[in-house]
Amino acid sequence: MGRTATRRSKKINVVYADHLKEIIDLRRWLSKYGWSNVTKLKLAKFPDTDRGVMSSKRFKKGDTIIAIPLDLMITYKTVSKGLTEILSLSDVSLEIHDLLTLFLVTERCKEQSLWSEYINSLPQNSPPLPWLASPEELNSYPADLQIISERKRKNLEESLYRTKRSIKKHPDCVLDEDLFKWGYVLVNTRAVYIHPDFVRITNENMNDALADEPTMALCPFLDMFNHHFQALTESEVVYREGQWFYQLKTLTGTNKYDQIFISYGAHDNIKLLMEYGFFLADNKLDTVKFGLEEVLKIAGVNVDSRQYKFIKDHNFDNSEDLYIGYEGISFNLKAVLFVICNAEVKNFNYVVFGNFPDDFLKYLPQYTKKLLFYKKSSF
Ligand SMILES: C[S@@+](CC[C@H](N)C(=O)[O-])C[C@H]1O[C@@H](n2cnc3c(N)ncnc32)[C@H](O)[C@@H]1O
Repeated sequence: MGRTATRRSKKINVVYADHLKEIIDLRRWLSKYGWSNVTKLKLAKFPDTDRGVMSSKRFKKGDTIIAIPLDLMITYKTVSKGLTEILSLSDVSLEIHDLLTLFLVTERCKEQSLWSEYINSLPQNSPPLPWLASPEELNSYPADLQIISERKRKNLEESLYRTKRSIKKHPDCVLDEDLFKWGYVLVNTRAVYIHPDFVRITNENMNDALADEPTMALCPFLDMFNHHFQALTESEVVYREGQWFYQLKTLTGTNKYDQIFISYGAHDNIKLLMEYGFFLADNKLDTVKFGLEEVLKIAGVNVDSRQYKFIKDHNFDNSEDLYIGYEGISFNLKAVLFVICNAEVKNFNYVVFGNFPDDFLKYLPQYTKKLLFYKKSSF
């Protein structure tokens, strides 16, 4: 079989990606700077997820899947050294996301960069995030997605504005808005969490005026793992044989040739779609969220000031917490439904933080159905 051979694993066709020039170069570059692929990781294109990671090795619970030398990561230390020509970090107040974006973009613009093998291995276009769509398309989204889209676009615009204002000298391409957008989105979809103490102990310039904690970092190859809500891995920074490594351990084990997933967090499908540009058909963490006004409309009731105050005082109107999930109705939604449907009850605290009455619980499946039908019909 040639380099483009496909393999049938659990009836799934995967196409290896290790023969591609950008991946050969990436692997060479990683090994030149101290990465050894002892766990036989391979990159492949999977039908459901596109490019991801697999191994010809089986992992047991607790095994290390990958360990990347810290020197190969783009951390605050890397950017604070690499950006000195174009900005003075002690004079500006940028966030770590801004700095990683600026670093990626400036390195991509250079004819020769120490990071070009890494940058060439990245998707050359942004993933299809819904909030990057045209204003006409955004107008056709459901209201909740429009609100998130607006917030995300505003964050991107503010990052670009802060960054442009801070640059004292720059190659022209750094101000290219599409390129900045590419870098910003890639940082958002690929950065890993690193404890700021590790960044501090390895960086003498930590007095710089960073506007937030340097908890984001880019990690070549480790950023090739796709997400699954059931994946359980643990990341840690370890010191071995005179070198720091960022490593991932599996807490479940994986089979040979299966795609190896990590979890990007306990995200429902809206979060996955808006942050990463995909969703999972069987996502058990998925929820259907409601706003207080929507719940009132569906229930067809008006509330008096005492009911409204109770809901507000306990933050029960936060739409992040008003949802129906695989496990049923959330506590906050249950509390809101009880309060809005029982104006005559004197002491809401007693019921909501005690026991809901049986006759209310009996009708809960009906309320749930009504809420879900309404939501479905509103699309
Ligand atoms: C950290 S990267 C993972 C590697 C990426 N697939 C690649 O080829 O570079 C995150 C991006 O991968 C894709 N992704 C991750 N998990 C996925 C999944 N379960 N299904 C589909 N796409 C996924 C999304 O485009 C996401 O923005």
